[in-house]
Amino acid sequence: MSPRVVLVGPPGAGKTTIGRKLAARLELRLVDTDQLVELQSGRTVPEIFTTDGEATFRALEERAVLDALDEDEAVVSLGGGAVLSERTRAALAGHTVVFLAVGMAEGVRRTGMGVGRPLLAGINPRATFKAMLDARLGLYREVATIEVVTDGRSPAAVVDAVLAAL
Ligand SMILES: Nc1ncnc2c1ncn2[C@@H]1O[C@H](COP(=O)(O)OP(=O)(O)OP(=O)(O)O)[C@@H](O)[C@H]1O
Ligand SMILES: O=C(O)C1=C[C@@H](O)[C@@H](O)[C@H](O)C1
Ligand SMILES: [Mg+2]
Repeated sequence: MSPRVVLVGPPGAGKTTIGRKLAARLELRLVDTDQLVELQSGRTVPEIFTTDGEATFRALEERAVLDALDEDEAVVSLGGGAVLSERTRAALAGHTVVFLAVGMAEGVRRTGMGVGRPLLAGINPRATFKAMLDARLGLYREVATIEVVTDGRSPAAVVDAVLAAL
């Protein structure tokens, strides 16, 4: 057995927001790997980035993703950069994976000034977001079995689109 659906996508795509609503509609639990990392390490994601750096966070995230993919009958939302790990991409094979896509303008708007998102907290979140999309778009598409565009759609409409695609 495995999670009913796994959500991937960049920061601001709505993995947590849509994951919560989708889980409620399907009467399943939501397992969010950012929250799992925080639970397992006893620290917040920004604290881990600040104290130990990104490599340490990615190692903790790999562990949390593998644990989340072991969960039955759950909706799983992955951290925005989880797909950077080749091990994680391999582990996603065979799962139902939804790529929640968001364009640069809307993604930057939704993530604001990057509060709570250490990688977007620099002086030019727009350029950072673009570099992130450039580096990751191919990886999201590589692991996804379904792609749902979220620009210009309310969270409720995105949930409906995901359910229709499932
Ligand atoms: N379809 C949508 N329309 C408008 N706003 C949205 C939509 N989806 C999410 N948002 C808003 O965008 C912000 C970011 O959403 P959320 O935290 O769910 O993204 P995320 O993909 O989990 O990001 P991260 O990778 O940083 O965890 C939130 O304020 C949320 O309310
Ligand atoms: O896009 C990313 O690399 C990240 C997204 C968030 O979900 C967190 O996992 C963290 O802030 C890093
Ligand atoms: Mg999230």
